Amino acid sequence: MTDTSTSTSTSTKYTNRAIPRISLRDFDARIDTITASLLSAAETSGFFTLVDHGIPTSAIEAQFALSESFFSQLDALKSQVPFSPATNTGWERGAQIRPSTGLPDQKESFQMQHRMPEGSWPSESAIPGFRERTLGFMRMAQGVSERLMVCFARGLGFPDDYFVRAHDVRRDGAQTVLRLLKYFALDPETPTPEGYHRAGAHADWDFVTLLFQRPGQGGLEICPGREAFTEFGLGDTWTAVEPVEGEIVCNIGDLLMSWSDDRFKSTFHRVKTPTNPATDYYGTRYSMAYFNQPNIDCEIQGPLKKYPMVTGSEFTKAAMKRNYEALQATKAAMVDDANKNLAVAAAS
Ligand SMILES: O=C(O)CCC(=O)C(=O)O
Ligand SMILES: [Fe+2]
Repeated sequence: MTDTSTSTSTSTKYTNRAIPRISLRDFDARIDTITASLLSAAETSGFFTLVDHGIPTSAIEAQFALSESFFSQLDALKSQVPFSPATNTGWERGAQIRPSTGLPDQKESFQMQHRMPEGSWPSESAIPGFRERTLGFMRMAQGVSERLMVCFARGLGFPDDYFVRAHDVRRDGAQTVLRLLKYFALDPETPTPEGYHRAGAHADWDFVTLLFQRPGQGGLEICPGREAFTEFGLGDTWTAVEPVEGEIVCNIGDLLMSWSDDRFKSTFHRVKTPTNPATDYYGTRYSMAYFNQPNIDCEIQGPLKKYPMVTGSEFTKAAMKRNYEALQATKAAMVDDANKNLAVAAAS
């Protein structure tokens, strides 16, 4: 499938890659087999999907229904729980700008930690049960994440509970979040405006991300190979990851890449901007991402000590700084381009 649309300046190349599908059935009895499959996926594409993970499909759909209730509230209510960079929680719309595009993702999101002050949650009267049910869902996602952490610890020669202790969501200084996402519907009859992005290409900063998609609401695409880093994945070869009911799509983040001395790959991915009515999904798209972030005081260093030891809070700060600097560079290049175009226009 090649996107020949004219409404985006880069034409996208696609290739079919098999995304490993890993079953967590009989986890304790099959842990060696599961570990081998996870390590192989982590060392190659950095992406895999999980089945038999123990989170019922009905629980995933119930959480999507809560997400829809949240986003359908009036802005006046959502803005009572605004995004706070200090805690990395809350509601925002059209605010996240990826260094790959220099322009905001066209979406809204609501991000939550396991432990947040009362006022950070939508009120009980606005969405009854939201807080308790969402926390229940987050505990299930944490349970799945911890099983992956045990396998990755074994693969790297650390004690089984090594990564689990570094991502303890019951402690002060936990940074793990669940992000509910809503991408806006577009009109297939109207060409998608230049510069419109659902989610620009990026790699995640976290340890491992668990992504829940809704069947029929596709758009996630991956671009394995860290060589894509120089261009933030632009112009490279992409593979669509179709949503399948009940499956969890997982990707390695920059933290686990660094903690494994670059053995495990943090892969570029994006949510495709619909440009081709014959192939792309134009409707409202909901997804949910569970980002496993390190406790602020944990110490991060791979077994080969390729990188200096940093704490969880230092790692997050450095990731934010790198992102900010890359974004400034993109914006400066965009201004440069605009000025060059103006000069060309003036001279002609
Ligand atoms: O919505 C999606 O499918 C992907 C979201 C994502 O990659 C992110 O928020 O980091
Ligand atoms: Fe992501």
